[in-house]
Amino acid sequence: YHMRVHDQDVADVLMCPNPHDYPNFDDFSFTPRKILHRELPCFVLKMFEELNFIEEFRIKKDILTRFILYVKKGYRDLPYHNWLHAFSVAHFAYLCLKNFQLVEKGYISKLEALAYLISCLCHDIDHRGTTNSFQQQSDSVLASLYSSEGSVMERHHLSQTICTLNTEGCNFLESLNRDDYIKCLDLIKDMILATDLAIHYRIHSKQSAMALDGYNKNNAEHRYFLCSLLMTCADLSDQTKAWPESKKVATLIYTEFFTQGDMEKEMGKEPANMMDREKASIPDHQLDFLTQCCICIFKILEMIFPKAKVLVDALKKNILCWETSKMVFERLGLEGKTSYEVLT
Ligand SMILES: Cc1nc2ccc(C(=O)NCC(C)C)cc2n2c(-c3cc(OC(C)(C)C)ccc3Cl)nnc12
Ligand SMILES: [Mg+2]
Ligand SMILES: [Zn+2]
Repeated sequence: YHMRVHDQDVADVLMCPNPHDYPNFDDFSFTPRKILHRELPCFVLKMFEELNFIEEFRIKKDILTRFILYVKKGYRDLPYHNWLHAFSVAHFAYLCLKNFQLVEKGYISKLEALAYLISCLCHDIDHRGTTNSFQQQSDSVLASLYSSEGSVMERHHLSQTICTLNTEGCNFLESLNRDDYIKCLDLIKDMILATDLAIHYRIHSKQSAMALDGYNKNNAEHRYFLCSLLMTCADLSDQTKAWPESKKVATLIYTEFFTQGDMEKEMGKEPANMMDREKASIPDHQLDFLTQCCICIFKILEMIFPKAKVLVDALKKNILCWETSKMVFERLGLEGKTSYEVLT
């Protein structure tokens, strides 16, 4: 496995000349997609330092840096499921750890916090811009590997994460004691698999019940539900940012969906409406997704962490914007434009 990351690349990140200063880096309103791309690796390092993980787990910065650079290389150049998505998801995890004081207030352990940040960074490694069902349909190698257990893509992201950790000079977790190391990998597995929409639908009602009963940190199931909720919130965090941001991200997601639809047509399959650039109504589908899926997840978060109200409010604002843009779409649509043309 040739060293695709050179020692000089690691040194460049470690010496990262004082990275651009973003005064609201710790706020939920901050949009991580605005950070200078070449500075992203040193901001990942900064988050590990800010959260005191380097000290707490005696992490060697050069090994962590090489791991970060390999993870970055592990992401493909796709419209949405790329390194910038991974970074923005990890940044949201950082915001939750800081703003909700997840460890300080005893909601989760330090080890769970470390696993949370790592899982967010790695949760979509080597994504191909296609869904789990497309893996089955196209009879992909990943489907043959994982379809018997389900969560095909997520099992691949997990496998890539473990392989990266086992790459020469990348295992920054080797400084953990044996029990913590095994526990950390176990947590990373649960957290990355939790980003499968199917798993989310399966546990959603139990997460809701947990929030209504009141979170109990001594209940192992509650901790699993909270970590899963924190993963899905991070994965959807673009939708809690200002309208221009969340609208732009939706466009990127549909670019991937429509490319998959085109491939399905070439395979002689009928794509789902949402994947068909001729049939999809983006505002309608986005409204469904935000009102049926997103807002419910963030409302559960708010029940546990009242400070998450700002996130629910931002989501509600974006839903309103989709309602408004729907009327614009309808008017322009009458002039024969597809919803994609109107949106971009
Ligand atoms: C703005 C926005 N619109 C979306 C509209 C539809 C879908 C979708 O997958 N529909 C189902 C079909 C394809 C079988 C996902 C959307 N989506 C996600 C997202 C969330 C994911 O999973 C968790 C985090 C567990 C919810 C997993 C993957 C993705 Cl791309 N992130 N942002 C979005
Ligand atoms: Mg994913
Ligand atoms: Zn993701």
